[in-house]
Amino acid sequence: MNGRVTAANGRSEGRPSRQINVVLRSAEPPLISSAVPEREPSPSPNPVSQHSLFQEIQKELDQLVGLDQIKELVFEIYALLQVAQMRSEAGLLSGGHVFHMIFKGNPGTGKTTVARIIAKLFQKMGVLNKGHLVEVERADLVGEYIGHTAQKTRDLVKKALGGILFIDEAYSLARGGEKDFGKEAIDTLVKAMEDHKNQFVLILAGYSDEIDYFMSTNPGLHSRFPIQMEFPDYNLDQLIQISELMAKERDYILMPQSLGKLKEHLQNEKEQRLHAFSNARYVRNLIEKSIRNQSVRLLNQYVTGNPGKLELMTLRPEDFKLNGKLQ
Ligand SMILES: Nc1ncnc2c1ncn2[C@@H]1O[C@H](COP(=O)(O)OP(=O)(O)OP(=O)(O)O)[C@@H](O)[C@H]1O
Repeated sequence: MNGRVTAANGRSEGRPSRQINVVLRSAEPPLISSAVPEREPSPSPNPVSQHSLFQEIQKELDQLVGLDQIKELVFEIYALLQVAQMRSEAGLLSGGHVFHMIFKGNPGTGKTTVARIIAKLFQKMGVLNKGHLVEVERADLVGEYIGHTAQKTRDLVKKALGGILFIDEAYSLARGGEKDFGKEAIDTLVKAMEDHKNQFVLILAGYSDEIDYFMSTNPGLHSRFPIQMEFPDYNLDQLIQISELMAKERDYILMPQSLGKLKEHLQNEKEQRLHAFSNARYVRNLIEKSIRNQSVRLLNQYVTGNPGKLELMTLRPEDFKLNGKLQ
């Protein structure tokens, strides 16, 4: 992966929004940053920009099926930042919050997607000045000789300054024990969290039990990650909703018979793969495969002339014939 840097997700359609009844204020001043004295008054508020800011974040959250607790937690962070600003304006202490997080969940449950939304929230609220996401895994951090790991890790932290460093399968850093270079990466990260306080947010992500094991083997780490989010597996109905959403985003529709076929297929895969079932990512791959199948079917079917608009949009049950394994 080598430290992929991605911008926040900017999809535009969504289901109805939850009503937020708080006073909305300016996005400009950094709220919780070591660079700003905690009692310094903020510039005058600009309710309009702040209002549209949260609407934008909320729109992105609303596009995600399920994840109710995660959505509540994101709102909690937003509320904290808003009130911190009001407190700062009232001359009260408002800083000192730690935002490093643990994301627990199986593959494809929305961890990276939510991390991007949070990065955007932090950027808009002035906590992080760039709001980008640097997504890494063990191989990006761990080197091949003494000192190499520390250098690689420091470089990635540097790249993440002003944004979020997202470490997928974080527990793999502890897999080789004391002698493994993974330990060097952990120590370097802990040091970076002190050296660059408030300049980046670290998110450790992975399977729930493995993250728990990882934290238990590093007792000093626990208190450094006060925010924990659990990403549950999607149930069958949610996977179907996600399928419809993904098809719609691509200008396709699913016939009722296609939905039936999809449901049956997803149920089997979920039962067979258990923890290895990659939830919404599996659905995305499935929809994309069916779109390829539909293209082949249409080309074979319409040797002369073109299919009509509805035909071009429709994914039929036969398009869900899957030869070969999807991930
Ligand atoms: N609740 C959801 N509603 C709609 N789409 C979703 C939802 N959750 C995830 N997706 C989509 O599924 C795909 C995979 O999601 P994402 O990469 O965020 O999962 P992840 O938990 O980070 O996976 P991994 O741990 O394997 O990296 C993305 O295309 C994302 O947009």
